[in-house]
Amino acid sequence: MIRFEQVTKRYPDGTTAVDGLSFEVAEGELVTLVGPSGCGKTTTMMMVNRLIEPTSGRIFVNGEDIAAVDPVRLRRRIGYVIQQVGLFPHRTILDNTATVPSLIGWKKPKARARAAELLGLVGLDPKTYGARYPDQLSGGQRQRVGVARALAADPPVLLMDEPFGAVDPVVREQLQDEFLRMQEAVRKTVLLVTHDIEEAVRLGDRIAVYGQGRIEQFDTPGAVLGTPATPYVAEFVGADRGLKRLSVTEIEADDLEQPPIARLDEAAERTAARLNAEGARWAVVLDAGGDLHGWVGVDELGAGGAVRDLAHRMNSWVPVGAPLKEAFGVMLQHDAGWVAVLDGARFLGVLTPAKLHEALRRSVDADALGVPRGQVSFDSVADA
Ligand SMILES: Nc1ncnc2c1ncn2[C@@H]1O[C@H](COP(=O)(O)OP(=O)(O)OP(=O)(O)O)[C@@H](O)[C@H]1O
Repeated sequence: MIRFEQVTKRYPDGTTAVDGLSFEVAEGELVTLVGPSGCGKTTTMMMVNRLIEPTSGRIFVNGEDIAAVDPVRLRRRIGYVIQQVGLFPHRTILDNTATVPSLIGWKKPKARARAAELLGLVGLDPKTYGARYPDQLSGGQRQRVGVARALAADPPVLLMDEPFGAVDPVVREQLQDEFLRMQEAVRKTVLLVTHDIEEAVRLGDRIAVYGQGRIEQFDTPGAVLGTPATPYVAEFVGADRGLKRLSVTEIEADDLEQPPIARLDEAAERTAARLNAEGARWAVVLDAGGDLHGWVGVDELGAGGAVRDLAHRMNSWVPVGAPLKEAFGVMLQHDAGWVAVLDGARFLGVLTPAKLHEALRRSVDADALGVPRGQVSFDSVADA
């Protein structure tokens, strides 16, 4: 969808901002450009909508060499979100959002209806916020309007330059989550500039890690964190890249441990005998429908009666496919050595710290080998 071929930009003063850049962004893909200040990220992005012209090389959008496309026509197909949102102060939020549809000749009611729909999509009720002016919104809300406005004419391509940069970390994380949810629905081809590796990892399907005017590594978040291509990338992603990787590695069914299962209506004595025979200290307790109820310790089962009377409720669980970090968070929050993993309502197994470590190691190895994680054999954590 977006293709750079040997693109170089030299400014008149001799600064080479980008040097022989080649990469491709697939349709519906979100690529983050990350790197330190001055490495050429913004220059890269602004060449896509021809706010900056390359010195040499070619850029294609949807197969078309953009050098031959009228810039105004080009920009109608490309949404643009910048940090200093740039809303018109004397126009309402609804009219700000409707700017581009109005510019391209939509009738006012249609443009406004579209703007209202977009405001809803970014989490701003148009009834509450549509009639307000930009200075009556919080910074985070203004950022949302910026995103809604960029999407209003439904452009296939979205350029975002530090779109969540101007807000505090908590709001920033919310905006990132909302944006990801929205992107799931609208699937734009997105180039997003950030200097924050956490943001790049969180949002990107792939990440371009910039050195000075060049891409040092262009790969999935997992691969960048797991197998940095150069010492520069390793340094840039940080010594805690293993921890960051927890947030991009999904829990898979194969990662799980299968502890003994007890049913609520089972006699405690029977469960105890079973656990003792297996040498297990505890069992996961499921109800008659197979849904998670909680757990019970073997020592407690001596009291007799039914498992139902002795089991502890465990309401916390994580869905399969959630990041390992979420599972780790739940374990810490409950001071537990395991967390149940569900597929919908169905109990799949439990994740333990040892299994979590194993999953992380397997995903690092899988990225290094370029194979799916399931194909990496990994005997035990002790062998690692
Ligand atoms: N108009 C210009 N004239 C000369 N040099 C420029 C111009 N614009 C940018 N540069 C230089 O080009 C290099 C790349 O700048 P660019 O803005 O693309 O970097 P960046 O990675 O986006 O940085 P930041 O994260 O600080 O925004 C920098 O060295 C910058 O000083």
